[in-house]
Amino acid sequence: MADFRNFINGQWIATGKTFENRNPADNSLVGMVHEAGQAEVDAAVQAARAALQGPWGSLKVQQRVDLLHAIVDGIDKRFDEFLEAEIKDTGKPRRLASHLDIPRGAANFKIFADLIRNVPGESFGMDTPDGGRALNYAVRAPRGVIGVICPWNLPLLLMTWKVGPALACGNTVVVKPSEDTPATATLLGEIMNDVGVPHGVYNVVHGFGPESAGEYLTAHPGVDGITFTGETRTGEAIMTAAAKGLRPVSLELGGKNPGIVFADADFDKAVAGIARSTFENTGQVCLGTERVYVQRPIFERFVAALKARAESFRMGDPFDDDVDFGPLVSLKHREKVLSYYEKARKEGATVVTGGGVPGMTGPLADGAWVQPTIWTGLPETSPVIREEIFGPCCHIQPFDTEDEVIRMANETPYGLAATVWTQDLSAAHRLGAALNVGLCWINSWFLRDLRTAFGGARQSGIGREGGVHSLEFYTEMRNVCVKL
Ligand SMILES: O=C(O)C(=O)/C=C/C=C/O
Repeated sequence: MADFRNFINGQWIATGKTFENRNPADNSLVGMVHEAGQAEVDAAVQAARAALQGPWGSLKVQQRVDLLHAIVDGIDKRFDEFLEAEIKDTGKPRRLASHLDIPRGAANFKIFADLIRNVPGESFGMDTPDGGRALNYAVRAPRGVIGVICPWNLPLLLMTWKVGPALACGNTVVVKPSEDTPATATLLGEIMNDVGVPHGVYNVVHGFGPESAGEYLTAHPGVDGITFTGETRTGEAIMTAAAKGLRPVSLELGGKNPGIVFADADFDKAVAGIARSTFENTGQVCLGTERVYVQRPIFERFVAALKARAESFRMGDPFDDDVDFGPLVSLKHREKVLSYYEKARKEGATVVTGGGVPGMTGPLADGAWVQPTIWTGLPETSPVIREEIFGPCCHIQPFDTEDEVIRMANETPYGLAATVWTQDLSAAHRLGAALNVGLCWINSWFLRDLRTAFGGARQSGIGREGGVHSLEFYTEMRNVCVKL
């Protein structure tokens, strides 16, 4: 039975209040999680503040780089433990977690270790009114104590996507993992101690949002900036809390991402690409597709091909390498997804495939399983097409012209990601310019160069992270002007 404690100032802190952590594949009890209260969150923030003023705050860049590389090595050495922890927490198939979640969990430290070693500074020489010269140069200082609130869909990946740059830039962090997925953030605390990251640099407090660790952390006056990935409504609440004391936020929020397939697309690649962007991680990827638009000449053929893909997935024990489709993260999330399956049925959608719960046997019968689902026939105004479901489902809508599909794709308050399939180079670039999103993939999806700007437009987020863009949130920039 696992015992997920808070990690504060390098110590494991139990509290008298615990909650269950269950494996979504079979609803078995994995362990108990110690909920952090106001006192534990305050202790974590104080520890993070003290670490800034301790040895961590005076480390040379190369020493920080060396520690980040040691963290990478630490994760790699305990790869199997991170893998097992992530699979038990999320139910995602081993074949996915072993190629995506854990490798990226380590890579997110490496990319920013490389960045702070090589990033150029900024300086400007100027003529001055007295006929002399002055030199301006920029100095980047750590922002301070960063509150990190991370989601349950890619727990290690999305947590280290924030902790990596935060530490690289000399900050300290207090991490609040999702209550559904406490394991890998907790395990990372062991790595931090093992490699010698000073106590208080990395802290983990477990709990929920309102009236729990999440709220206490975002409201804490000792937190200098808050980074969050999750639902837009929660992002609004965090931004409201951050306004007090004028703390900056970095938000990667919800989406209702379009997948657009033109008649001239490479058909098989488009089917494979949309199948991946719709169903990978059981549809629980913020960048995933839930609205598919297919040009009319290939509409029927595409629907049939995607149906065949959806019906080819192999569900089962996520630890089985043959399995390529896992459960949702929890029974609670399954209720949300099934409520949209019901909405679609009530609205008279054509259910091309799925629409319910698969007949799992043995212990898996108690897991949070749903069928991969495809609909057609709904109006664009349907909640199924307007609201984020965050499950393995999509609606396919035919379109005729480029202007029509751009209008439909942009008709959403969100603006996170899009995937476009066409072999017309000019059309591809026109779509890249016309789609109001932060991330547009052409003939691909979720290809990630960690140096690029990553983030959402409109209600999908604020700010960009990745490469030099992460410096904007994780450092304060100061201009020094020296009269020569
Ligand atoms: O690939 C990334 O860096 C990233 O942030 C992925 C986000 C996926 C959200 O569900």
